[in-house]
Order: sequence, then C-alpha cells, then structure tokens
Amino acid sequence: MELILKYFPNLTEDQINKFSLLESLYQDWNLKINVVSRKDIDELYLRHVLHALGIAKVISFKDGSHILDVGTGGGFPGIPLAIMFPECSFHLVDSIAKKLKVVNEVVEGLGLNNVKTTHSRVEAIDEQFDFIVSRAVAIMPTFVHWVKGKIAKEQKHELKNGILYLKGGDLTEELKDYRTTTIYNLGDYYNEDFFETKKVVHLPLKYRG
Ligand SMILES: C[S@@+](CC[C@H](N)C(=O)[O-])C[C@H]1O[C@@H](n2cnc3c(N)ncnc32)[C@H](O)[C@@H]1O
Repeated sequence: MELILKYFPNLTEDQINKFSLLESLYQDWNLKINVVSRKDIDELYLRHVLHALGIAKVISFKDGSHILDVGTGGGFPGIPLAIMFPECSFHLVDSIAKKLKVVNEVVEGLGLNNVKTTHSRVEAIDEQFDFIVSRAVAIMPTFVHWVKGKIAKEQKHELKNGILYLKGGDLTEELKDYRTTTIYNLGDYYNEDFFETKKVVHLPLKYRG
C-alpha cells in the first residue's frame, strides 16, 4: 500500500481503504480459484495494482467516462482503475467464467459500484467507450480488429479516444503499422526496476458509427 501512496499521494480515505482491502481479497480468492500466479500475489501492489495505475499516470479519466477492460482476467487493469476513478464506469470483460467469478467477488468485497462485468468474448460486446484498456491479451493488430466499432464519437479528453494498452519490451515490429501510437515509458513515472521496460501504448481509434 505504501507503494501506491508513494506515487498517488492524494487518495481519499475511501480509495485507501479499497486499495488496502485488495491484498486480503485476492489472497483469499486466489486460494480458491487461481487467477494470479503465486509469485505475483506476493507482489500484488507492484506487479498488478501499480502497473494498472500506470494508465492513470498517462490520463486522468474525466467523470462520466466509459471504459472497457478487455480480457480483464483477475481484474487488471480494470479494478485498480475503477478505484482510482470512482466517477467513471468500467466494463470488465473476459471469455473465461471462473476469472470473472473472482472479479465479481472482489468488486463485491470492495463495494465498488462503478464496475460491470460480462462473461463474453469482447467481439460480442455492442457498446461504445471513451477508452479501451488492456494488458497481456493479444497483439495489437488482433486487438484492434476485436474492438473496432466500440469507440465513442464524442471526445472528452485531450488524449484522443482509443486504446490504452499496457505492454512491455520492444514494440517496433508489433506497432509498425500504427503510426499514430504514442508510447509512454512507465520508467519515467515509477523508479522500481519492474517498470524499466514497461509501457502504456496509446492508439487513437476512429468512431465508426
Ligand atoms: C494473460 S490473461 C491477462 C489477464 C489480465 N488482463 C492481466 O493482465 O492480469 C488474458 C486474458 O484474456 C482473456 N481473453 C483472451 N481473448 C479474449 C477475448 N477475445 N475476449 C475476452 N477475453 C479474452 C483470457 O480469458 C484471459 O483471461
């Protein structure tokens, strides 16, 4: 938790309570349904919570924004972002039901009222969002194909509506066809070694009616 406060010192009491509760909720639920690796659960705040909040270093979602988390797994990056932006609505989608069982239990345990979950492949979601967030789900060309038509027309932010993807390593080849991407290095915001090669990739996407 100290790690979160180091980089996000202005949290409300409610946010601090919710972030603090994550550890015991994930420890309990992960024993029943394994959604986070053992190594990662010991470093939940570094590898999952702070990593997810890397998106909050790049953008401050405005109240009323609608955000989709594709392939949320155990709830990342969606759950930490939903705690960080309580006035935004988050739709967390995964194609594996048991993962969403954990997500639903964590959402209930936290009393988060801005999260909706759907057990589905993302291609079947028929809604529009200001931003689509994700981590570790698909390479960019596949991902872009899956989410086309799911971007809202109205721009509320300086950053154009589109994808905010947590990725790592050398992305030159994967992103070579996407000339409008901006890459934000998480090492510029966080000084832990874990973030040295981690990035947030912003890819603006056009509204498609
Ligand atoms: C490696 S896990 C990553 C989970 C989480 N985003 C994280 O970073 O901890 C990939 C997840 O994507 C989900 N997934 C893969 N393809 C999907 C699709 N087309 N629609 C919805 N979920 C999908 C899988 O079920 C799996 O839970």
